[in-house]
Amino acid sequence: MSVSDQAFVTLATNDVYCQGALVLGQSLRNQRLTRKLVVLITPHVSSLLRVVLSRVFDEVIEVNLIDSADYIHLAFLNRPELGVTLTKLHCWTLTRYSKCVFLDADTLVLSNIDELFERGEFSAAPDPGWPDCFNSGVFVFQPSLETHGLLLQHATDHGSFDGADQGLLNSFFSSWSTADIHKHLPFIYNLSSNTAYTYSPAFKQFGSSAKVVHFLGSRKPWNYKYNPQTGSVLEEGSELVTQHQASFLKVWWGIYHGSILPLYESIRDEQEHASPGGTACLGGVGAPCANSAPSAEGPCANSVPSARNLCADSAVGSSQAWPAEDPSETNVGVDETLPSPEGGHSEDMVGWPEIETIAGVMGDPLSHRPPQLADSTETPATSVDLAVSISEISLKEKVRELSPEEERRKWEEGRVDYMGQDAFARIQEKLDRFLQ
Ligand SMILES: O=c1ccn([C@@H]2O[C@H](COP(=O)(O)OP(=O)(O)O[C@H]3O[C@H](CO)[C@@H](O)[C@H](O)[C@H]3O)[C@@H](O)[C@H]2O)c(=O)[nH]1
Ligand SMILES: [Mn+2]
Repeated sequence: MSVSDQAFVTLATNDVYCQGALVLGQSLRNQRLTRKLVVLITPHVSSLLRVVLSRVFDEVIEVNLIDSADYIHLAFLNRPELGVTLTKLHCWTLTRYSKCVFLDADTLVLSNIDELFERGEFSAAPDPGWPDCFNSGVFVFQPSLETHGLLLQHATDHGSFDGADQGLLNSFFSSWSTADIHKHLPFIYNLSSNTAYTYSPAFKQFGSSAKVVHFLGSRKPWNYKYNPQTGSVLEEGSELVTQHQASFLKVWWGIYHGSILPLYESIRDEQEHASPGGTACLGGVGAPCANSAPSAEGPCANSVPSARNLCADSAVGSSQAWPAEDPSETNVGVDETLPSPEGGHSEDMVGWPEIETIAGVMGDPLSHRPPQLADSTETPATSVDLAVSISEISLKEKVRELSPEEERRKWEEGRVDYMGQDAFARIQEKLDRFLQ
């Protein structure tokens, strides 16, 4: 029985987290999906990833922080690290759904979790680090513009005690730990992969009933490498990966290899088919659509306003379940005919097109909004370098450097990276160099 007014929702603000969202979405599809699948993205997500996401998710919805109301700006202007936090709060605007379950992009669903929809707002599981707080990686909520407004107001008035969404949500839903035990989700709905070992006997007793695994912390599944031949996850350095963690990482990579990589392949094939002259928007090496989007005559230009038509009827609109595949049957990366990258990979590596962002070019893929071409080239792009060989798959994050021209414009528009390159220490460094 499918319920069309309820949804699973996740968030990805860049192409790297999109990889997690894709595996999460596919893991939900693999478990008799009966609800809609929604992913919130921001303008930084590239057009290629929007296409890939639309193969797994029913809705790919762009939310734009810059378009937010002014009072949000005022409160957060000096807190760039809270950008992602704000974005998660946008899930309350999905009012076409009566109830939703939010899942972080670094979670993985191991069995059907439809029963979560029997819970009310706000239900979540305890945080392993401080069990009187909930972890905000999995929660049941009820979309409401009123609640959305109250949350933003709360953020404006009180900030967040951890500088992110979890602190904010815990202080907003502050009665969670005492008011209603039904709102305490069992830990098996948000099992942190890396803390399970701290209470091994409990993991031994209950671990096999885990329904959602959460790879919380700084090391995410996409930071590991995977050997598709042996199905093993490769550790780097001396970092200790527990046995439980390794088994969850294997499941993640099994889905990535078995179901997500073939999506890239089929999209590339469709693109090559659609434009045999070698000007394929997504299939070629380099930034997909990057050169053509700003020009009205470019091969992709007509299709930009709607991702459902992106690049010559590439069947982007299909929202059917991607069939679950047996990872062992899919042999990605041995296709020697794939285009080589413009350098960089070692010889036995088969290069994949770099996945790069063209921020602001696409509107909400479903809303047919006109493209926002104005700032299409200005925002720094996070791209993913996907290297596939016979024995190793890896994902690497890359941040495209801005040209000095772009830097200056960004600074003049007040878009300052206080934490990164515009940090005082770096400015001081530049001044010192100049004055020498
Ligand atoms: O650059 C980013 C960072 C985060 N996210 C999204 O935000 C979620 C939370 O970030 P994550 O890196 O998963 O944080 P955790 O390591 O899980 O850390 C904890 O702390 C976060 C901040 O309070 C909470 O959001 C998490 O739920 C909580 O588990 C991700 O899963 C994504 O959905 C992005 O899209 N882009
Ligand atoms: Mn998380």
